[in-house]
Amino acid sequence: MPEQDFRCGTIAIVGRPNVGKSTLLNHILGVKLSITSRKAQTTRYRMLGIHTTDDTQYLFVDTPGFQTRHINALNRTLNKTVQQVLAEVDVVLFVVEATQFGDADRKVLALLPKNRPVVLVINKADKLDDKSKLLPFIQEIAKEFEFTEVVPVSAKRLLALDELLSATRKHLPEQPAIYGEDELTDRNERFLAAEILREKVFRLLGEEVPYAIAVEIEKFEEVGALRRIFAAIIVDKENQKPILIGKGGEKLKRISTEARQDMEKLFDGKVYLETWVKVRSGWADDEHALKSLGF
Ligand SMILES: Nc1nc2c(ncn2[C@@H]2O[C@H](COP(=O)(O)OP(=O)(O)OP(=O)(O)O)[C@@H](O)[C@H]2O)c(=O)[nH]1
Repeated sequence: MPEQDFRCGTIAIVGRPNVGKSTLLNHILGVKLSITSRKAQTTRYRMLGIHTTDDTQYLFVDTPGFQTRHINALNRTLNKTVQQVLAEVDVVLFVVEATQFGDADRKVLALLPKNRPVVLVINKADKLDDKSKLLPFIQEIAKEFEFTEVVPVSAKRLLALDELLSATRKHLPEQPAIYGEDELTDRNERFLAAEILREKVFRLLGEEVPYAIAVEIEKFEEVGALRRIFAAIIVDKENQKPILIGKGGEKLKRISTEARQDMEKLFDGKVYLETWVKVRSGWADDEHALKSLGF
């Protein structure tokens, strides 16, 4: 492959919560790095996933779901992050769910850059009972924005992901790969440990816990092949603490055990994990506190 034919560039995946952005990224990467959950807004950080083929290196920047329900400092920060990411990337993938297009999607659409190629990705195509609904649906959305391409996919069933990658590739600059072939993410293990723990809290507490939780890794040590991780789960209000801890500490224990098992798989080594819950009142409303947590 002559060097000038190689392409490498950045891609942002945007869309309202729950359209399947994380699932899409995970299945393209083939590794569970980004965090998925039924609960909206679990992806809060920018995450770079890297997919390298013979002729292309795709650098994926996963962005937080655009929040429309609650307005506070956390959500203002999230929305700012989306626009900053979009201003920087080579191509934007705007993900919607097959035949569902509403105000939440429109709010994200309003953030899309006019000077960047935007691919409309229609996810969950597997859920379409009647395929003839697809074309009018595409036409309806295309009235509101000039997309460079439209690709229907199913992130979950791995349908048409190759088509999506070729549509994306066209818009990446010709340049050699920036990262080594084996690199999956530029995020370090400390960050990934925090993401895994946060995902477990969302999964195991379901609707009981509000979206305002964060994880702080207070210590991350490597002793030979063992990783020793000390993590605080930060909640907004005192009365959320017992929900997280559970009767006799059983909830927190389960969260920690499952998080530890996932970390051991991802890091391919033994993990000792200690977790506790801290209350930091109003953290989701305080821009300074957000900065200290890495937002
Ligand atoms: N049927 C079907 N379900 C899907 C597909 N892709 C994702 N889902 C489901 O949709 C839900 C949300 O998926 P996520 O990948 O977490 O969505 P997201 O857009 O990253 O959500 P946020 O992180 O909240 O912004 C999960 O239950 C997925 O299993 C698909 O192609 N088909």
